[in-house]
Amino acid sequence: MPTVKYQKDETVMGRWPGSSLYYQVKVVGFDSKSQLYTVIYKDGTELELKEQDIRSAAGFQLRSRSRSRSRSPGRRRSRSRSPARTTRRSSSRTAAAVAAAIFLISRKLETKYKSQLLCEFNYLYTVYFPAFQDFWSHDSRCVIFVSQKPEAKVDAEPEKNQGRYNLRRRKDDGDAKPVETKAEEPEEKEAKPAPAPTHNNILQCFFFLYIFSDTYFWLLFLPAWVLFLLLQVNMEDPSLVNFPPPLPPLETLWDTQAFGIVILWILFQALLYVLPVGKLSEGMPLRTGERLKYRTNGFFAIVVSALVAVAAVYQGIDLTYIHSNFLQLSVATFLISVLLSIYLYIRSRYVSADQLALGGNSGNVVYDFFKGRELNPRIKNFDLKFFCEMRPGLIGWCLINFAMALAEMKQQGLDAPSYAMILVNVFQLLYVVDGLWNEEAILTTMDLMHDGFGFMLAFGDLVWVPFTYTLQAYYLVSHPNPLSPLVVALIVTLKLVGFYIFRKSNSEKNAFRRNPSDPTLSYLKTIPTATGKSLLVSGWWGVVRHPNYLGDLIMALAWSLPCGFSHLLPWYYMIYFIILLVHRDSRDMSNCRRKYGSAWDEYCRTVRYRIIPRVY
Ligand SMILES: NC(=O)C1=CN([C@@H]2O[C@H](COP(=O)(O)OP(=O)(O)OC[C@H]3O[C@@H](n4cnc5c(N)ncnc54)[C@H](OP(=O)(O)O)[C@@H]3O)[C@@H](O)[C@H]2O)C=CC1
Ligand SMILES: CC(C)CCC[C@@H](C)[C@H]1CC=C2C3=C(CC[C@@]21C)[C@@]1(C)CC[C@H](O)C(C)(C)[C@@H]1CC3
Repeated sequence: MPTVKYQKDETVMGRWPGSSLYYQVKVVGFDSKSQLYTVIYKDGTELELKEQDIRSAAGFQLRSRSRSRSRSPGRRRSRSRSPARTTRRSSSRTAAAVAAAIFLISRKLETKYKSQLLCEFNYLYTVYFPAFQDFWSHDSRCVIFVSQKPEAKVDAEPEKNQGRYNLRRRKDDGDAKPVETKAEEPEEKEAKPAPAPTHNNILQCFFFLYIFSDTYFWLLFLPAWVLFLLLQVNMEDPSLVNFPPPLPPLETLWDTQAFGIVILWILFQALLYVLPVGKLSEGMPLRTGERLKYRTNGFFAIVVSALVAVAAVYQGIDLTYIHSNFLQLSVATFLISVLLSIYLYIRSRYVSADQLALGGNSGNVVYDFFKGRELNPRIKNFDLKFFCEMRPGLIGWCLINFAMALAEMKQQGLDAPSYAMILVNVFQLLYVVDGLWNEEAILTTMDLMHDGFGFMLAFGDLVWVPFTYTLQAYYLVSHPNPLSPLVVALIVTLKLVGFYIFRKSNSEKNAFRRNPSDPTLSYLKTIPTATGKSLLVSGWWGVVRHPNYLGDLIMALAWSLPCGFSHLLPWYYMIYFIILLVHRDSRDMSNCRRKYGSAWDEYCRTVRYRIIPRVY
């Protein structure tokens, strides 16, 4: 390409569709007819951009440095007219912006804007964050991105973001059809003055800062919260107002035997995982086009674990040890999750860029440690993320529930567990066994496909799941709740309805993602997208945008009901789960909108509700 401005293989900054954000891209071609450059982003997305939407990478950084040195008002004025200037402001205004933001936020919170604030927060976190990370790794000063309206408003005005770019399918996406290209909008004039920072921009800046400082909060809060719950569940009358709950002496929290037991449990699960039993399943294609293989023998692992647990009971091993040493076991597991996260962080420093997840590579050590940098950390074929998510914690959850049933019998002098305990045990066992039976389906979930493996997931998988998801069973040990057969029947029906929705919708999406031309799915309507993948728009995924969450929530309700209404604690899972799923839904919405652009907007217009039909 001798006569064009940007050369093939040159690294430049390319504007992201529908925003004023620039990312590093590589030029892969130029079409002299359409005068469009084909560029490829770091995540493998290919786009066609106009020359105006490309900047030279060197110029981009140079301008940023020279701007920060200058104090002359005249120069400041002229710089504000430069097109690159429209993307960010220097750090000199940050303090004022933050002060203003704090003021505005406190004012906003008292007014009708609460939901807008939440939208913006979520939007920033999921959509702008990668851009901020890019900037963060080049320049440690704080910036304000002067941007277009938050995407939260795209729902109402989707056309605004359409048509400016000619989105093309990725090379590795088979022979799916490219999407339609819409008529081009007139381009912004280069000399147009940069817009002044708006209300939203200032809020955005504040939230960038907030999110970073937030990580420290979450790092401390999550373990403290688990401790709080475990101390509560031991109390006769658990309540949020028992704050702070009586703390046991610090030295009693550490128990070497408990630590040894947790290590043995993890090694036992690791052994079952590496045994050459069961299927080798392929994961979804990575950015490089590669597909990793996973040993999906989870069902085998839980069956063997159950046999070992029953054999242990018959051998006279007292599993109620788990109940009486719950705190010590959780502290030991927490320590292991921290050690694992440190290991994960260190090893992630040595892997290549294409092995990193998109969201955990900010350059901020604490944030990256928390969120996780590496997408699929592996020791040879041993996939650490997959293993931790599907084995020690998940199977441990069932083992703990079983131990709680034994503890209930012991404590209350029963010959058999109570109905409530049986329901909780059977329901949750069914959930876990189903997850392990359909283990392959986990390969199409967000955690496996997009999230890095860091403290959040390591702690979530190893500590959060086994030690907080078992609270209902733990609660029932010392808080009996007799149930009539009619109530049992109603709760069982509810669970089955939830399970049906959950399983059917997850299987439908999994089958479709694995083989879009599966003849058994040919009756489903789909929307093609620019990436070559299509979106289901009928069947379960045509009812709401996350039917699987709906089923999961109904099941969560059925898990809490057996514990009655005397305390809030057994309802904790239900409350946490609503928050988790609503947050995951918004995170997924933003990711999908970024991935699929106008096709996603069309999907959202067709399928209007997110989780609960006609409600939310
Ligand atoms: N018990 C627990 O603690 C938790 C349980 N869960 C459960 O785990 C399961 C997985 O959840 P999660 O990973 O959050 O989300 P999903 O399994 O719903 O995965 C979301 C992805 O599905 C794809 N997708 C979305 N809409 C469509 C559509 N219309 N057609 C085709 N594909 C679509 C998109 O990925 P792409 O297009 O890239 O394929 C999207 O990113 C759920 O059942 C959830 O309830 C989740 C979290 C915690
Ligand atoms: C510590 C944080 C506040 C929250 C951490 C979240 C994690 C505990 C969850 C994220 C996604 C999960 C899934 C399951 C367990 C909980 C975590 C790890 C899952 C394995 C449970 C069993 C299901 O059948 C499933 C669909 C396989 C689930 C997948 C997602």
